[in-house]
Amino acid sequence: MTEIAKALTVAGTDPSGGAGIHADLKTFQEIGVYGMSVITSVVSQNTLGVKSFVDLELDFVESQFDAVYEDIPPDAVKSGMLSNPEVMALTARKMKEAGVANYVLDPVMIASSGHALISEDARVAVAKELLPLATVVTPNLPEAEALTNKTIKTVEDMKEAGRVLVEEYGANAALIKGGHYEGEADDFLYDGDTFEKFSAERFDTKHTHGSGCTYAAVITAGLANGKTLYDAVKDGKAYITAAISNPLNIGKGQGPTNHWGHRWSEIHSKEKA
Ligand SMILES: Nc1ncnc2c1ncn2[C@@H]1O[C@H](COP(=O)(O)OP(=O)(O)OP(=O)(O)O)[C@@H](O)[C@H]1O
Ligand SMILES: Cc1ncc(CO)c(N)n1
Repeated sequence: MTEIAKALTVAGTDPSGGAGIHADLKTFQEIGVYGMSVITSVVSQNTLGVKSFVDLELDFVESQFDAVYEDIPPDAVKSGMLSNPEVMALTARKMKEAGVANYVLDPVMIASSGHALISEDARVAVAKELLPLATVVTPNLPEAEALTNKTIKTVEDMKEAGRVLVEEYGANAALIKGGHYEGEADDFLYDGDTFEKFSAERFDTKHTHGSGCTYAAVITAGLANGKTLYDAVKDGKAYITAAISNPLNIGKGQGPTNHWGHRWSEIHSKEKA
């Protein structure tokens, strides 16, 4: 019998389906990995922005972790929206208790629409509690700036942020994403030893809602499947590039990425046949 890899996402929701838990589960499914979720916050949002959110009680978040772990231990875990220091500390404790081997930390701070998804004091908590546990941390440029307290203007600055996150804060590796940079969409992975660049052409599109969640989720699914970090990021970059370059044109604002963009031409050639 085929052994199916399992992945868990610890994150907030998006009723409009493009980011957070929803993006993660769609992505796990696309990769053929069994997806599970622990919901931290219920968010009222869509492609136009975030209206409000409610953080679930800590005991209830913990109960969800226990429900997953006592039954179906995951091969890899991803965390996204952890809106306050308490839920970060809880997540760190549950990771340690479970001895999670593959942990992708997406340090979500601000939605693509510009709305803050975590409190100010939670930033420091990310650094202290979660970074030393991370197989890889995946900040975009504003998140990398907030975590390192440094301004990022050049590729050298991006690399320096990667160095700080690994060498000073203790992450195993850092993937600094260039979605918010100008020019090509280049991301830099630093594993404490070498820098690897993952490049893609920048597409002229506003449909990138949930791109960071989706990218981190596909990397998590790759690790759950036993890939090396390098291969998980390489395949993840191809997946997110296909998701951005085949837009669904859904929503009145910044629309979702296309979670099945990687097989879009196959779907459409079947429609024509
Ligand atoms: N217009 C674009 N064309 C091609 N690739 C892009 C574009 N925008 C972002 N990317 C890529 O998408 C991935 C996600 O990066 P990004 O920096 O946008 O994440 P993010 O800001 O955390 O996303 P979000 O907050 O919208 O979920 C990266 O690989 C980045 O290079
Ligand atoms: C729940 C959630 N997590 C992350 C993001 C960032 O894209 C978002 N918009 N919503």
